[in-house]
Amino acid sequence: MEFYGTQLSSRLMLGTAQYDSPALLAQSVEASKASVVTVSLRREAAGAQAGQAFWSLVKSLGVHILPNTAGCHGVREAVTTAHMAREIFGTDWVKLEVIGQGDLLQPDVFGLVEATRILTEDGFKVFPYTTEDLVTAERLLKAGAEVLMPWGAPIGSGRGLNNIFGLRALRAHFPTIPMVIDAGIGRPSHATMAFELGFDAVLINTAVAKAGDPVRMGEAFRLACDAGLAGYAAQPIEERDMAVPSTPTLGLARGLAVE
Ligand SMILES: CC(=O)[C@@H](O)[C@H](O)COP(=O)(O)O
Repeated sequence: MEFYGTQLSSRLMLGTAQYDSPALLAQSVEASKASVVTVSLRREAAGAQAGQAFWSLVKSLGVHILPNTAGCHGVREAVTTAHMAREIFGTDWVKLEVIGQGDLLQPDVFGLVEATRILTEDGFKVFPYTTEDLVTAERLLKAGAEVLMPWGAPIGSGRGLNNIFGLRALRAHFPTIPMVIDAGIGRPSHATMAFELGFDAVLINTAVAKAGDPVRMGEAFRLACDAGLAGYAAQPIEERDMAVPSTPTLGLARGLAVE
């Protein structure tokens, strides 16, 4: 799978926040075989002691870095944060979050489109964290995004795919745009479902970091992603409202008796 021309070895992206220790983070990333980790500039303040140690750890993982603008509530703040992240992390990829509503950490889609336009013109490769809204998706693509990151459910909620109808419509409407389900995934089965719906990748943080056994959960997500991808490729049957017998009735004793 390619994102902005970069080939990734797996469809799983992991967040790096909330782990009980750096060692657990490293082991979980390894077990999950994630190909991308997202890091928050707010945590990795330039020059800070803890930031340096964390940065060395992340680099040692050998995965792609996707800096994010988590916690930004306005266009200016997100754009400034993205610029600082580019300098610190040495990548033009940015996971763009512009949060508009505090209770649900819902994206401010108007600010998101504006920030996407500004950052694209500044040479960034933007991964916008958005809703499943089709009009917003259209505007984000027009603003220069080549990848979309629709939410599954609010960040940290673990609810899975809240609006399957909307996500299915989004996928169907933009069949060739790489899309990553980001946020709200709580269980491996949610990730499987994302792939069964035809999405290209998933980004998960809380469900792994806060699991009772994050390393094992990382591995469970790896397996779940593989299962979803394989299931999608195998072309599942259509759902139906009525039963269709799966066992042939020809030759049943009852049938013979009638004859
Ligand atoms: C780390 C990060 O980028 C999060 O903002 C992301 O959206 C993951 O959400 P979950 O913690 O719900 O997986």
